[in-house]
Amino acid sequence: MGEMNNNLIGGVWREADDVSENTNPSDVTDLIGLYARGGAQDVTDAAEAAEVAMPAWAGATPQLRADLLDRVAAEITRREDEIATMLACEEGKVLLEALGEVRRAAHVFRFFAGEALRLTGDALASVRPGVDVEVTREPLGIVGIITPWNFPIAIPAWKIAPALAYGNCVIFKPAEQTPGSAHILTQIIHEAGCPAGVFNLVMGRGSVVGEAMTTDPRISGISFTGSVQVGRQLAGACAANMKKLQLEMGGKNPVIVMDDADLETAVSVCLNGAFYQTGQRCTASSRLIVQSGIHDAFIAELSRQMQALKVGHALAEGMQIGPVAARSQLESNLYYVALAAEEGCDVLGGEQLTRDTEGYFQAPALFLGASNAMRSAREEIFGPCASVIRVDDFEEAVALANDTQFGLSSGICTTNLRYAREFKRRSAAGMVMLNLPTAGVDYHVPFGGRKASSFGSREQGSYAAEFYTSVKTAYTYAG
Ligand SMILES: NC(=O)C1=CN([C@@H]2O[C@H](COP(=O)(O)OP(=O)(O)OC[C@H]3O[C@@H](n4cnc5c(N)ncnc54)[C@H](OP(=O)(O)O)[C@@H]3O)[C@@H](O)[C@H]2O)C=CC1
Ligand SMILES: O=C(O)CCC(=O)C(=O)O
Repeated sequence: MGEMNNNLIGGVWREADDVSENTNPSDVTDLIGLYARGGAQDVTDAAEAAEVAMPAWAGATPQLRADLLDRVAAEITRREDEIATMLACEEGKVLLEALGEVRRAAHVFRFFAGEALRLTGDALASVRPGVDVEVTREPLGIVGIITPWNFPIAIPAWKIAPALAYGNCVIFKPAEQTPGSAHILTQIIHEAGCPAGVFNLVMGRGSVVGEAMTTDPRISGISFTGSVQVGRQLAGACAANMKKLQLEMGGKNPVIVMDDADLETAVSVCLNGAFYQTGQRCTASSRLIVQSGIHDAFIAELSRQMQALKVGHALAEGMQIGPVAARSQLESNLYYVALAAEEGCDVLGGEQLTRDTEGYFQAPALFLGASNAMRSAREEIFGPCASVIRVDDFEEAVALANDTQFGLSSGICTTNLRYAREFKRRSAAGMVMLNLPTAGVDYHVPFGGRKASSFGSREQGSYAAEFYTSVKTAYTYAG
């Protein structure tokens, strides 16, 4: 067990009066460590330190920022096994998935090292004679970054890296459930030579630290990933305090399987999208909308492969699905499994599993014979569960795919170019996948959705500049 009872504020590690326990969902008797539970004063102090650091960092050359991000990327890569092990232990994703996530975080830092050098502006002719117009992007200011437990290093990376690349100072509040990866990332950024006050870690309760972030006048914007409920609260608070806001929240992502789909591709797309990472992805495929002609063959093969998935301790050799990340999440998943049965589905799997260790293990589940009107098919579960909805044709499939409060990602499995093209145009989602899983996105292109899934500008890729910079229009009259 480790003692990580400290936050990083103004370049100094500060012990907190209170701690939270970081436990392993694969084995609840394994206490990974005790982590700092900071409070509102820590946010105030971090904002004060960031305010002091801000002018120099905003004025630093892009080379200096790029070099810092490069060093962070290199160190993440050097420590990838250690970080992946921490991530697998505290979040519960299997080691290979954890390693993939750590590598993604390193790629993100490397990508934004380059972006620091590529930030562009516009020069335009004025409508008035003798006047030049320039449009430039300046740092937004001090940003609050609030992240969830399901991608404890990749999501922080894709918020922190652009924030630093574009000259902002950061106050980072990771999920209490997964402080270990956040603490290591903070060490790495600090030890890579990030100036004091530019990057601050404030671990603590979401309600306390989040509230302090939304009310501190020095913080210009908040980037959040998590539940719709907390996202809505933040939207109200940020509007009241005139703060820029970027939200990434839930999904109920559909995959349409057309009769003409390649069966093997469709099964592998849905197996991955619905069940990998224990279904704990906002991009998970939770509604499988299957055309009648392929329905039975598709379900037979998907069920066979689903039931063969190896569920167990995240560090055990050959495991494909780790535990659910927390007891409360497992209880919620089991509630939805029971609800789907009550609503008339034929439920396959979904039961709690026992293994050698005391963890939150659950069998992946299919809710067969679902309708899109059922609560189990409309509400985000965030577990290894997918509703299967049978349809007659493409039109019905597209209508159901779009009939949701969410709009993050969507997919279609088809060999018909016309269906693929039509779906790409008509899907009411921010990301559309053709013969690919709805989850598992690239790190260099925009990420985000529509409706209740997202709010504000896109994350990742060069589109991240939209949130982390503020546009300035300068007029010059040279006489
Ligand atoms: N889009 C996504 O990727 C994710 C979606 N979810 C959805 O949310 C459900 C619940 O998960 P949960 O972890 O509780 O998600 P939350 O939205 O509660 O947590 C996400 C982050 O927000 C923080 N937070 C909590 N309350 C506040 C607040 N009032 N103000 C500011 N920040 C706050 C949390 O801190 P703390 O950890 O201290 O509570 C955490 O850092 C899941 O079942 C899933 O449906 C969850 C995670 C990721
Ligand atoms: O699917 C992905 O690659 C990213 C998913 C994600 O960001 C999330 O679940 O929060």
